[in-house]
Amino acid sequence: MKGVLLVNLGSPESPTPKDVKPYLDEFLMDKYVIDVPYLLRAFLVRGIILRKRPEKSAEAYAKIWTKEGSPLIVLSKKMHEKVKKLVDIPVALSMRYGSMTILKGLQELHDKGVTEVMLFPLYPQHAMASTTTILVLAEELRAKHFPNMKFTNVPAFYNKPGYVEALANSMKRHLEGFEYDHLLFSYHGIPERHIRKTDVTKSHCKIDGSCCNTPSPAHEFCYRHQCYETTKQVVKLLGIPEGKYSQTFQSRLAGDKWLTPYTDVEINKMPEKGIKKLAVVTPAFVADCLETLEEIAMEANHQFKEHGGEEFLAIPCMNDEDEWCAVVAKWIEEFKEDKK
Ligand SMILES: C=CC1=C(C)c2cc3[nH]c(cc4nc(cc5[nH]c(cc1n2)c(C)c5CCC(=O)O)C(CCC(=O)O)=C4C)c(C)c3C=C
Ligand SMILES: [Fe+2]
Ligand SMILES: [Fe+2]
Repeated sequence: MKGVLLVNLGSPESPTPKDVKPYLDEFLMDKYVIDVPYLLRAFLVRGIILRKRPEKSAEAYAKIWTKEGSPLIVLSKKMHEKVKKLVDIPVALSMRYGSMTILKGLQELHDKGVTEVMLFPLYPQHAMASTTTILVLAEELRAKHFPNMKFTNVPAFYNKPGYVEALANSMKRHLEGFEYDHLLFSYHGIPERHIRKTDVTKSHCKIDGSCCNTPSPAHEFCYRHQCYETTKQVVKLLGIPEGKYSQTFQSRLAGDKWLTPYTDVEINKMPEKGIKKLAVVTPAFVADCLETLEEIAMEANHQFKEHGGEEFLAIPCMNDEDEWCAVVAKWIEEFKEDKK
């Protein structure tokens, strides 16, 4: 029998330093997230980052936490519930980090008699820190615990018409009545080194102005190319003219050079360029989370106004919107019907 495992990132158990610390430890000790040799990673994470960050992150999580829990988990569960009702094969939900483990998700499917799993990382654009780490761990667990299971991995869907149309329609609804001066596409950042590492040609990605617009097999795994492509297709569908939108990368950690331009730096410069009404969309996330609700809707909003901006609209992620759930259900149906 066929089944589906949806996988997102995960959240701490509570917005307290006691629970944020082990969550960050699991997350940042992942070799696909901080991709340096183990001893250096342990020194950076346990010797430096985890000394102060759990307190700071817990404060940020506390600002967005709901009665039901972390928004990322609550919203992913809502989406999962809706999708389950639209299809007639088992669908489980896991998180890469934290208590809703991939092992539990696979076990749930196994117990229902599933032998062929559609492994579905809930990230529109491919990155080793988000997608690869899920695929690698799931494969390790499969080999160890479920050797007879077969996986079909869902590739990045950054340019799939269903995703792009659902995103554009969702944005249109949220932008109704908001006469913005500028629309910013803010994607989660990654270190530039990750782009070079995932370049299958080993020579294409120069991270300059042009490589992401020059066709190449490298783009199958190039996060930067895929972000530009999502933006390009959405603005085309919405008919947004050149100059009225731009693209940036958010959420960087200190140390490495991350993809530029940086969201916070660009937003703070906008009011002096005459942008007083700003809308921000975050298409690297399908569910609202710390990075959209605190970093953008609260912090960037505040900074924009401190620098002279007047109105700020953080466009919500698609979460459990009907159109998005229907798209996911359609892809599941296609997998179910696929006789290969
Ligand atoms: C080296 C560090 C990080 C990389 C690389 C990275 C890539 C990456 N992350 C997401 C999605 C999410 N990240 C979230 C939170 C978050 N991300 C990092 C670090 C890296 N992410 C940290 C330390 C945190 C925790 C919060 C903090 O302390 O600032 C979240 C939100 C989780 C939540 O509970 O709400 C998401 C989602 C992607 C898609 C990605 C690569 C493209
Ligand atoms: Fe992240
Ligand atoms: Fe590129």
